[in-house]
Amino acid sequence: MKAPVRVAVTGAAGQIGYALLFRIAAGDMLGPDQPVILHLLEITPALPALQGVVMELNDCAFPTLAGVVATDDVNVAFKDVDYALLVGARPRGPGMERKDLLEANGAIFGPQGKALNDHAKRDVKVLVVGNPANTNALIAQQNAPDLDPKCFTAMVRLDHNRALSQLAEKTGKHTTEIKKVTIWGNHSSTQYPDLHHATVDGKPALTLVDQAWYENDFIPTVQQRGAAIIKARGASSAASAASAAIDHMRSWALGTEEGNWVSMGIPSDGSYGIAPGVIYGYPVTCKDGRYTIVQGLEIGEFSRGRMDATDKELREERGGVEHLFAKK
Ligand SMILES: NC(=O)C1=CN([C@@H]2O[C@H](COP(=O)(O)OP(=O)(O)OC[C@H]3O[C@@H](n4cnc5c(N)ncnc54)[C@H](O)[C@@H]3O)[C@@H](O)[C@H]2O)C=CC1
Ligand SMILES: O=C([O-])CC(=O)C(=O)O
Repeated sequence: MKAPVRVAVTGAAGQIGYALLFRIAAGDMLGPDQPVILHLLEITPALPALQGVVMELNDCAFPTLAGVVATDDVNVAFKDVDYALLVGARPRGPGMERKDLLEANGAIFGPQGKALNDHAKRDVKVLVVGNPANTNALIAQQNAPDLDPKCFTAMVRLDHNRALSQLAEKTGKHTTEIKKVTIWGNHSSTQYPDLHHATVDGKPALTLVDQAWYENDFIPTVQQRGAAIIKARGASSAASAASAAIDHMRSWALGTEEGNWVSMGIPSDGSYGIAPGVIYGYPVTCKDGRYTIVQGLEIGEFSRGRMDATDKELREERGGVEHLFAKK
């Protein structure tokens, strides 16, 4: 067994929290040889419910759970953490877009960014799940001037997994036979799920499906999947969101497989003509705890327009929250 690492999870008594904590504690995120100390943050009224979750975590007697800190103090929650999963935020209801949450949720991420800045490990890996995830990640990053901006990422892995699942179903193959799918841009209905570089069982995906299905069925289904879950369940996705969060962190920490990539919302460095600074979904490979944007992909006209549209939405969201950034 390695020495334990500290993993913070905010919104720990919420529905994603309940699907997430037990899997992290069981070693699904960082491996069966990596003990974790969970740091759980909740708002004060949710502390009794959180205590119940802690009791259940202890009752699992997980070999990889080395301790639990449960608190409503953000400075305690982020003290010396190696990983931080920022889940705590209000979910949307029927008829809302995720950016409608910016007002309610944006205010959470400035103070959390500052607390990470003041207390977390200098190479902390931060994943923002709370919506609108990309712009909330930007707010947190902009309140953490002493941390590397690349520490802050947002989750588009759920969209990536949804794309794998749709394409697998259509082609009659397993998701493990699908490689090089990309989610470009925002975790919103403007995201662009791109199959131009994807392969299914070694064959180019777009030679196996027709263009009309790709354009009129696949893309809108992936873009609208969150809303479809809300309609069906009466609550937003939770177990699949938790699973995607685990996938995102595991890829980042332990690396991506040879010959494949994953999608992560990361600070744009201007690659592929995207506005520098916005937290944009890119195809990345990961090694030694670092992510690298896949370069040199050919971008046709079809993709260009969609990549620019989701970039524009992110720039507009950024324009609306700049007052929440720390003064330089
Ligand atoms: N990026 C993605 O792919 C996805 C993002 N989400 C988002 O994740 C967020 C959480 O979703 P659920 O767990 O379903 O919501 P939930 O309402 O069940 O749980 C949220 C929890 O966060 C807590 N919380 C609120 N403010 C907090 C703060 N300042 N500090 C710590 N905890 C705080 C609440 O008390 C609550 O227990 C929502 O914003 C939702 O839209 C959900 C699915 C996918
Ligand atoms: O759609 C929502 O509000 C929750 C979410 O982000 C998703 O399921 O992708």
